[in-house]
Amino acid sequence: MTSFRLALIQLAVTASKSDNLARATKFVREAATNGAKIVALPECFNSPYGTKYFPTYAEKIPGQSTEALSSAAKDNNIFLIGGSIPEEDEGTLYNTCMVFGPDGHMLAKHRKVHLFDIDIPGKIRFQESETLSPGNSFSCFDTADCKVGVGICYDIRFAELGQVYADKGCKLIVYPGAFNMTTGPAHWELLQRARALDNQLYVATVSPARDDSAGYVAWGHSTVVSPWGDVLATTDHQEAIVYADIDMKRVEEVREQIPVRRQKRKDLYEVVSKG
Ligand SMILES: NC(=O)CC(=O)C(=O)O
Repeated sequence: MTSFRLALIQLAVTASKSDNLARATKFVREAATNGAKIVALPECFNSPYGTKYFPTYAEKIPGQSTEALSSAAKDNNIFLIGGSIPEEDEGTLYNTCMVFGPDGHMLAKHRKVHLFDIDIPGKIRFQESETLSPGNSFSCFDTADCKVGVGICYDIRFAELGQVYADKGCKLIVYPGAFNMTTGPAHWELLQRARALDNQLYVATVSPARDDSAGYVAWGHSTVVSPWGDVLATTDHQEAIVYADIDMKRVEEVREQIPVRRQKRKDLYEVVSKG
């Protein structure tokens, strides 16, 4: 089989972790019932997004969220990309995405590699490094259809990470993310289309739904982009499930038609993976 259905759950995240887990579980079931084989949740799906919240909501892996995600993957016989949660490990906090296979086993644990430290005067200042530490590894997993790479939000700004995943054989990269009302309209779709075109693969981003009363207001617009750079499926900012049928043949077609991956001048430049 070369095609499968991908579902992105643009969850309305609240301050109640148990409510977030219950609602995520319900939407995962709905997506699987509608034929999705890979389902993804947003960044910080079980906690509000903000440095002051991370220590309070952080949990160990395995823990409450691990168990809920593992059961949701197994009960619905799907691959589940579990957005991200604030993780605590030996006193250090990370922004971490867990991926589970259809048997409920954890296949990957991606700790956000690039921390979101920005300062746009008069608009937004956010310093994840006030409470979080970065991860130090790449995270891919295999399905029957393709290898999938995982990044979290700010990771999408780093073209090299996308290229490393493409070089490792990934044909889909999924970025749970939560861009905001300044960078979202300016860069969210542009970056996604850029990473898809750079590497001639599918790219998906999964945001929380927008909550205008939150300290950090997410842009929403969870989206799937094709290897040609087309937006295949998207939504606005409300809670929603975005579905896209992913055809692996399209990756090969585009790579054959415009063979930039074979035409790189490795005698002049190269991206080297150290992980
Ligand atoms: N929240 C993020 O990690 C990234 C983001 O909002 C941006 O890059 O813009």
